[in-house]
Amino acid sequence: MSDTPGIVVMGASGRMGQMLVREVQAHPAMRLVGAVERSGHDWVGKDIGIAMNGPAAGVYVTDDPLEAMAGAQGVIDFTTPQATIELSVIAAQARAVHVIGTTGMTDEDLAKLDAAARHAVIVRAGNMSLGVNLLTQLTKQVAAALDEEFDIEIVESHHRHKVDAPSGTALMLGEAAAEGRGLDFREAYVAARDGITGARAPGSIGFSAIRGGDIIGEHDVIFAGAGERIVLRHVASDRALFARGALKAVLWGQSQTPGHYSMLDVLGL
Ligand SMILES: NC(=O)c1ccc[n+]([C@@H]2O[C@H](COP(=O)([O-])OP(=O)(O)OC[C@H]3O[C@@H](n4cnc5c(N)ncnc54)[C@H](O)[C@@H]3O)[C@@H](O)[C@H]2O)c1
Ligand SMILES: O=C(O)C1=N[C@H](C(=O)O)CCC1
Repeated sequence: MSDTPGIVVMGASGRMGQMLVREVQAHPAMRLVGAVERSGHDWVGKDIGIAMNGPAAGVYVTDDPLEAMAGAQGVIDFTTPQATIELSVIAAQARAVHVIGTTGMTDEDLAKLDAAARHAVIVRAGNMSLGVNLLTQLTKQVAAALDEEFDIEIVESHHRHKVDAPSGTALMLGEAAAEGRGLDFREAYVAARDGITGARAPGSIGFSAIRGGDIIGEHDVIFAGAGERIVLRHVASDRALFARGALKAVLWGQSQTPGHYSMLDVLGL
């Protein structure tokens, strides 16, 4: 048996799934051992390489995550909240590192992940890129340095297929801003203004979402004061960015004790 960890890609036909399959296959320190899709998907039963219009990979897409996880040391999962919660139980039973990029999780979902993380390593982040994780730290610092005269607004833009809003990244940035300013994030959160909203509530953090075309992911954190404005911006121009962060996380997780970690832990930020 090889020393390199065997990795399963969940949601293998998706925008992120295909990117992850390519990156895992190209990585010298891991092996692709499984590819999972939802039941009824027409890739189930096919060789993942052929399904992606490339050479055969010798890995057949399955709709059974339990079968795919046999002999795997890690699973990378960018799918849906429901699929991620179901997989977390299986990954914990297999003691495999579960790297989660899925966004749109509820508090109830997160509590279930906490339960799974008592038995296995989970690394979860709404954005796996180095740039965004660094931006969360900068956002916290700027929010702490400026007083309430500077209103905080977060504007995010994504492709037309995205199903959740605000984005996971926007929420990470908002939480960092709230922490920096000593605010309760839930109380500060304001989304989707429409109609006669009244004047802006002091101490609030506003979120706006744009959806269109093939935008991969853009985020502005705006600190708007009187006569001046600071804008912290991240622009993603390649999804490989997120996949590479996930690969880093699954390797990092191999040497950790069970727990629910973030990319800040992986990157040491
Ligand atoms: N954290 C990050 O850095 C980051 C980056 C990009 C996307 N995302 C998130 O990743 C998720 C997926 O994004 P996407 O653009 O790849 O979406 P997508 O719709 O292209 O892919 C999701 C895939 O999951 C599959 N799937 C659904 N249920 C499944 C199940 N039960 N078992 C196996 N597969 C299942 C779907 O069939 C689909 O192929 C979203 O939540 C998105 O916000 C996170
Ligand atoms: O394409 C998506 O969907 C993305 N989702 C993440 C988010 O919700 O922030 C990261 C950026 C791309």
